[in-house]
Formats: sequence, C-alpha cells, structure tokens
Amino acid sequence: MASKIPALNDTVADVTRRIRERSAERRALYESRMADQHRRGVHRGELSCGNLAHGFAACGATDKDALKLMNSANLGIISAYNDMLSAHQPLETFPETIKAAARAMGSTAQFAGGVPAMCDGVTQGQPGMELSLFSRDVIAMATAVGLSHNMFDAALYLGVCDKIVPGLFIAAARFGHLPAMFVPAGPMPSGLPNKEKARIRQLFAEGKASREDLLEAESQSYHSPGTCTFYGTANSNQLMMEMMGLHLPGTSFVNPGTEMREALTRYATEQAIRNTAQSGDYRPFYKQIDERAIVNAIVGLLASGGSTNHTLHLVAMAAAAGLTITWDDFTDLSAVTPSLMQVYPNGQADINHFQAAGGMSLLFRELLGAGLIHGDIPTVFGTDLTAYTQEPFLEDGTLVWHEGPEKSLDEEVLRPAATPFAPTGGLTVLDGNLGRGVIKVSAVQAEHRVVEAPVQIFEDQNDLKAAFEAGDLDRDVIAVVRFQGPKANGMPELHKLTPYLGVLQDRGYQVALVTDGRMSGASGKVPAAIHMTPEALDGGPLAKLRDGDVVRLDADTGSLEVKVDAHEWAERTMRVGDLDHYHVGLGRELFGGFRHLAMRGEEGAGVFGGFEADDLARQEGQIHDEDA
Ligand SMILES: O=C(O)[C@H](O)[C@@H](O)[C@H](O)[C@H](O)COP(=O)(O)O
Ligand code: SF4
Repeated sequence: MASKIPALNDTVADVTRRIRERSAERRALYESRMADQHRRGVHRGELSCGNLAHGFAACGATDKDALKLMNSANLGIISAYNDMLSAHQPLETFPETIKAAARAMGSTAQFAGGVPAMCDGVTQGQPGMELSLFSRDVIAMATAVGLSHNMFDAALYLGVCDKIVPGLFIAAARFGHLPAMFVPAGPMPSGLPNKEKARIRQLFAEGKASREDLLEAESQSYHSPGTCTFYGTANSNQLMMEMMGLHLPGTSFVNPGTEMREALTRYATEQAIRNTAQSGDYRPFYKQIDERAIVNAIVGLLASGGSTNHTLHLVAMAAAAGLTITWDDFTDLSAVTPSLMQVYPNGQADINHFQAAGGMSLLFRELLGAGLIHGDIPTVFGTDLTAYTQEPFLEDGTLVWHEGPEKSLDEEVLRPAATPFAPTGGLTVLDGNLGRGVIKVSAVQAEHRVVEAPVQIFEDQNDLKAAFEAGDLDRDVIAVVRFQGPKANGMPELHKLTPYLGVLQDRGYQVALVTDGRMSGASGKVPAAIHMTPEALDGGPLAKLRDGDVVRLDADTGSLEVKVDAHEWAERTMRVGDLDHYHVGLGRELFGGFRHLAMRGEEGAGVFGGFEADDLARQEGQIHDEDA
C-alpha cells in the first residue's frame, strides 16, 4: 500500500515536524507510560479469583469459560447510547451485535460502561448548553471509570456527537495501551434541506412565520434516528476519526438501521479482536495516534469546512496523547488546504449528498494525492491509510472493500484538489488588541468578511434577542456577547443568535459577532470571532469594551481591533460581569469546580491540565501542586 504515498506538502511536513519537536518531552513520557501499562498486562491475568469472579459473575457459561482463558480477547464496550440524541439512539442495539460477533470468534465483549451524552440541538439557547463543553471531560472521566475494571484487551467506543467523540478520544488516549475502535451509527436520511430550515427560522425571527410553521420545518429536518445531516461538529467528528484511521474505511456516513451498518459493526468487533496483543498484530492507540494522525485530522477538518469547535476539542485531544498543537498550526495548515467539500452550512447539500458524491474514499484519494495527509500511519483496519481510498460493499452478505470512485459524482458537493471551492481551508486565527479568537469563513460570503462597526455589548444571549425584537439592532453593528467563556459560564454555543444576525445581514447591514463563547458547527453565514482568549472573566480585553466603540473585524488579514486611543484603552477599567444566574439551576451548581479549573480556549478549554506537560513542569519546579 505504501507505494501510493506521494511526497508530502512542505507546509504539512513542517507543521508535523514542529508539533513533534515542541511535544518531544511530553510525548516521550506519554509513550513510556503507555508501554509500561502494556507491560503490566491485562489485569484480568493478575486479578485475584475474587476480582475475576466479580468481573464475570453475570456472564453466561460460554463467556465465563472464555474469560478464564488469557489468550482469548475480551473487548470493553463504552457506549454513549441514549434516546435524547437522534444520532445516539441507534447505538441501543450495538452491544448485542458486538457480543455475538465476539463470541463467534471465541472471544468476549463486556459492556464496560455507559457515558452521558448531551444533544446540543435540544439545549441550544437553553441553560443546559452551559454544561455542554464540560460534558466532554465528564465523558472522558466516565469512560475511564468503565475501563478501570481493566479486564479488557481492546476497547470499542460508541459515540457520534459533538463532545462525545472528543471525550471518548481523550479517554482512549489515556488508555493508550489498548487497541481502540471507534464505532459510529451514521446519519439519518435526508429531510427538509438545511437551507430551507434556516430560511423558515429567519422568517419566524421576523414574525413572518408561525410557531407551527417553524415546528413543522424543524420536524421535517430532524425526523428519524441518526446524526443530523448538516456538517456540524458531530459529522466533523466522524470525518476526523476516519482521517486518523480510528474508523473502518467508509464507515462514517453509512445510515443506521441498514444491513451495511450492521455488517460494519460486526466487522469492527472482529477487527478489534485482530488488533489485540493476543492476535499477534497488536495495534494499541498510542502507537497509532501521533502528530501525523492529528495533522491528518486538522487537514480533513479544514478541507471539509468542519466545525470550529474542533479548534478547542482537537487541542484537548492532542494533549491527552502527549502532543501540543496551537491555533497557528490550524492557520498554517488552512493556508495550504483547499476547500473540497460544500455541505451545509457551507453549501446547500447535506452529508448524505456528500456520501453519494464520492464520500470519504474520494476525499482520501484527493488529499493523499495532493500530499496533504500522512498516508503512512497505522490504522484499525490493519493497513496504512492509503487503504482508505476503498469503500465497503456487501457481496452476498459478506462485507468487502473495493476502490471508491476516482471522480466526484457531484462537483457542487465534493471537488478534486485541482479545482477546489477555495484555495484555503477557511479557518483563520484573529489577532489584535481584543485577544485571540478563531473565525470560519468557509460559510461567510466574501463581501461579509470585513466588518467595521460600533459594538453593542451583551452579557447574555437572550438580551441580544430582546434588542433585535425591539428594533435596536437595525444598523451596522458588531454584537459583542461576553462573559461566555469556560470560566464564566461553561462556554456555551450561541447558535440561537444566528437567525437574528442573519436577518440583519440580509437587510444589508454590516454585522458580525465577537464572543468568548462558542458557535455551533452548524453556524455559518454571519462572520463570528469566537473563542476569544483570554475570556472576559479571565482578564480578557473584551471586558474593557464599551457600547459604541468601533471595532474592525478583518477575516482576510486575520485581525480584530478596537479603534480606541491606546492611552485611553490602557486606562479603561475591566467590567465585572454579573454571573450568578449562570451558576445555579439544571445542575450548573455541580460544575463550579470545572469553571475554576477550565483552561483557556487556545489550550482546549478542558479541566485536566496538561497531563505529561504539567508533570514535567512540576519535576522542573516550574509549577507547584498548590498552583494547579
Ligand atoms: O456544533 C454543532 O454541530 C452543533 O452543536 C449541533 O450539534 C447542534 O445540534 C446545532 O445547534 C444543531 O443545529 P440547529 O440548532 O440549527 O438545529
Ligand atoms: S448533531 Fe447535534 S442536534 Fe443532532 S443529535 Fe447530534 S448533538 Fe443533537
């Protein structure tokens, strides 16, 4: 397979090298820890009879006999099933499929633990959204609780949506001695086009559509089990897992409830067993995922116009694997990564259209052919990544893989690297006297990428809605929504603001959003400087802004500046936000520790610290436990 790997793009090679070099010490400590955990072996062999008996007390006779044998594999299943996310509901039946497939190979699979999952669609614009980002790290912790039984030779991670896959990945990295297999459920069939849904929302925001019209449109768009069909964070997750070789080739966007989906779940089980130490082709997570895989994920995200949330999640995910990545890595890779995919919010199509136009196998073919991703990384498929130009087929009920299409079947959705939608990935860091943030312009029309206007400041997204409805925003305006960072209120997505800001843009005003909060992966048309770091509560300059200050957002040059005399700006006092209403109700009082521990956006906004990087700093006396 390696013969298909062309020369790597110079910038991709440079960014990969600089990640490897800046991470060298922490990565070496990470790898030594994972190797040591592997040497200590699967605890099942060391468990006292009492421990082991507890571990399989509830199993049937066949599984009990198998579990006593140390040479058969026991798989740990971690699942994020619940009925609240349409994307996760299909996972309900996966464990039985997995257990049966494992038994058929003389091995076993145990449901090691469930993890929570929050639907950002259900909580969008609601208080629950303030737990959303923190739920990523709760999911990582819950996964560790399940795997801590240490009875397992490999782990299958069942999850799809926004923070769930990043949380599972963080835990998989910390159990890096285990072979990992990520198992998706796939997108729901296409319903009402996302663009039409967004149009009805704007009409409703203007009072030109009824609540009944809105609910009808939403229900036609989100209508059955499976992942929502826009290209948001959930579908970005699937693409990135495949780009890192943690999925089977072409599994990301096969619909749930199909024979193919069932066959892929069975095959994933069988392959996970083949990847265990007992099988002789030991493929642990930590030997698979290094800086090359992370760069592949970033390039895949950029080429596809993926979710801005991954400028947070990928930083935290990389840190868990002993790697330090920065927003400048994203910017530099974006400059050489062409936009090859236009799926809503970056276009009219949905993820099923992408799959029909050629899907992942064609995206791999184009990115490998352009030397933009590392083809020489080990994968869960037992090959290197050049095998991922194949896609799965069922032939007389047997799952096989064949080379996918060599050309796009719809160049309105998926294009070759030679004739991209745009020469760059459309993700830029914004720098200036308001801090650092990110902006995704792949869904912003060129004429809206530079906005200079007076700011109107809000400290709660509901106040912006009220100002819009009162007609106070019918002008050129940069809406600043501050005190939305991880330390303030958990860094919610402010996607509910999209229809209001979209109406103002459609009325011809210059409009933009600046916030230390997040936006949804489904946000797009209005220029938004998000993840502003440091956040307002943490000494960030957003706290010095006043209504009427003129700000210039220039996505083309990557600058965000307030036009206030430097001396006056230096003299400005910092506004102290009234945040108490964010900290009680719907469980938010349980997350005060997370808000205290939360790292900055550019560091991934997590609560675990820097793992080995912190350990090394402590050893060198740079930080002391009481400072942690
Ligand atoms: O990052 C994301 O992709 C979003 O969080 C997404 O998961 C969320 O559910 C959107 O809010 C759904 O879009 P609508 O709110 O437009 O339905
Ligand atoms: S994509 Fe978003 S709205 Fe859809 S199920 Fe996942 S979290 Fe919920």
